[in-house]
Amino acid sequence: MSTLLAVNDVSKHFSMGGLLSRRSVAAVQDARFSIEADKAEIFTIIGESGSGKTTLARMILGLERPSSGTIQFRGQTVNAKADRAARLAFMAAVQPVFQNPFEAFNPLKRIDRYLESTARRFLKLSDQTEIDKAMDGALQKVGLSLAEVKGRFPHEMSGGQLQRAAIARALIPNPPLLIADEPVSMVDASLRMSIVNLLKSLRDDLGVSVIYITHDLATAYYISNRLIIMQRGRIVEMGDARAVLENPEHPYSRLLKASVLSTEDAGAGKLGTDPEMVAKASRLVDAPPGELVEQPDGRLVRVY
Ligand SMILES: Nc1ncnc2c1ncn2[C@@H]1O[C@H](COP(=O)(O)OP(=O)(O)OP(=O)(O)O)[C@@H](O)[C@H]1O
Repeated sequence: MSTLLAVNDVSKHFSMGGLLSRRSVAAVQDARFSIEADKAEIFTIIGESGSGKTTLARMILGLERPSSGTIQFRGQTVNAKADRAARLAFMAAVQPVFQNPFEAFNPLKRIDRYLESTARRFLKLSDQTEIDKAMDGALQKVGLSLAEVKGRFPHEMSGGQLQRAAIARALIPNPPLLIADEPVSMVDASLRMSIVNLLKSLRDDLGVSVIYITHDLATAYYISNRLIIMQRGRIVEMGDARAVLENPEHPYSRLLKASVLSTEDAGAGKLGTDPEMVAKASRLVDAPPGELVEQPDGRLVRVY
């Protein structure tokens, strides 16, 4: 089995503050996981706000350089400074889907223009009929069509439709991997499940793997094959999504699950739960980090 993506002990530190008050923020610490090439899956990264999800995603996309460790895609190290051809090939294969589709599109630019420039850039197409065919093909995959989208501006579509169009744009180069950072959190609740189901069908019908970043345990449970739970930059638990979410073992994973059950604003990424549990999980952050240890069911849990 060949490896599509390998994240090898990756850390990212940011320097903050002025000359005299400089401090370092450990956004991601020693992240390690891999995704296989011939087994499409939805691999979910869960954690509350500030746990390092986006930083990890940006490193996988080559937008941020790890402070230590390496990320390899199809055996090649992801390198923001690679030559243009290598960078373009990588960008075609690992496509992002962002949180807010209204920010992903320029409000003054017609949506099909975005899709067209993606087709020109990554598929090297110049013939209009071929470009239209590639755009329509990608739009059909997300339940839209070129006829519906052509000539329309972002504000002329719903958030759900626009997120579909953003996913269609990402699909144009036929990528094996999508990195979807909170793709449903800005979409109306009534349309959210249709986007979640779309990600599922991309995996099942097109064989596309998705790194799904969220703080929403319910959708994570529904679509993920495997997941990792991150607490302040560290993976605290990793394994089969249902096993972990049904029976979380790390105190922070338990806290996350309990907070979802006890609050209504889990969708906002906030934790509001039993103060004792919060204190217990927070104390773990200051304790020296234990190892990730494999459990009998195959999951990894950080010793605490
Ligand atoms: N460019 C940066 N400079 C300094 N600190 C940063 C930078 N980017 C992220 N951080 C810090 O790194 C930590 C992790 O942030 P990150 O955005 O990765 O978390 P997140 O889990 O994606 O949060 P959210 O769900 O709010 O997007 C936070 O403490 C954040 O303030």
